[in-house]
Amino acid sequence: MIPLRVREVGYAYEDGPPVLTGLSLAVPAGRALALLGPNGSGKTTLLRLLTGGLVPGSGRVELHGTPIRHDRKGLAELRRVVQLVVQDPDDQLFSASVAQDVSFGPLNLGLAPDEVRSRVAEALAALGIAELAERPVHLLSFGQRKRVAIAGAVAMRPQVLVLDEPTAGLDPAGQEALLDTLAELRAAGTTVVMATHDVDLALRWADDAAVLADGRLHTGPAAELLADTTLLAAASLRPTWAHAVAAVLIAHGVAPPGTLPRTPAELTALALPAQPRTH
Ligand SMILES: Nc1ncnc2c1ncn2[C@@H]1O[C@H](COP(=O)(O)OP(=O)(O)OP(=O)(O)O)[C@@H](O)[C@H]1O
Repeated sequence: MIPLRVREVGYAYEDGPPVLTGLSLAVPAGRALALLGPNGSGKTTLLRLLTGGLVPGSGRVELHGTPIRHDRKGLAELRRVVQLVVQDPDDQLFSASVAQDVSFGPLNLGLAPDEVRSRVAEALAALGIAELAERPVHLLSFGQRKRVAIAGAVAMRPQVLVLDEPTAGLDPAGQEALLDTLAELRAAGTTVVMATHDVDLALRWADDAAVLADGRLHTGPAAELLADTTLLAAASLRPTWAHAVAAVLIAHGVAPPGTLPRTPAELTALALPAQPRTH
């Protein structure tokens, strides 16, 4: 099933040149999709089109096979299914306290107060910020505000969670906690789309990748697409260190050709193949 799909979408901001032209992308259910591309290539624009914040100039965006409507009712329906976490948390947070902010969406769904409370507690715990519940949002650090913004989307229990550079500004522990949270959401069936500049992260995390380069969207399995050094260069992205090391191991006959490690553990297994037991 394809919950979200863009078909031949084109977009230009007012008085500006076309940002996206004739792009198509399917977001299959339950998958993790990483969207990569250079600054200004249109990642945020594409995510805003996918989530109803922008109306395509041409083409269409479909939710469960039906073109999305950009009127109030259509967007309310879309928001029940699809949640966007924007790049800058300050564009998303506006309540006085953390708990108030995270409860805003579930309250808008008309859920009972007990249900709202349990969703908020669950989302805050998932993001590792339960202790911040009563803190004023404006006194939090950037990384903390970023986690609050993500918790707000998680509390909506969307089928599709769309994140615009969610790890930017998070410390390494925060990034790991976020990846753990996303893994739990995916295990529960949530589809996750993430824009990122971090090829290592995308390779480790994503099933599928979409790379904006030279005005085109290249799509495919993350492990294959992100091993394409020509494409990465066209998208101003650095090849992953794991692939660089794998290339050396392959060149020296240590690893078989075509080996694409995705994690440090997989790379270690290539470099140090299991030795036969001697006793
Ligand atoms: N509100 C806007 N009005 C006019 N032009 C805009 C607006 N938002 C973005 N643009 C332009 O559209 C193009 C694509 O921007 P977008 O933010 O989608 O790129 P991006 O790939 O997300 O970039 P980054 O990696 O820097 O976040 C850029 O040239 C940008 O200047």
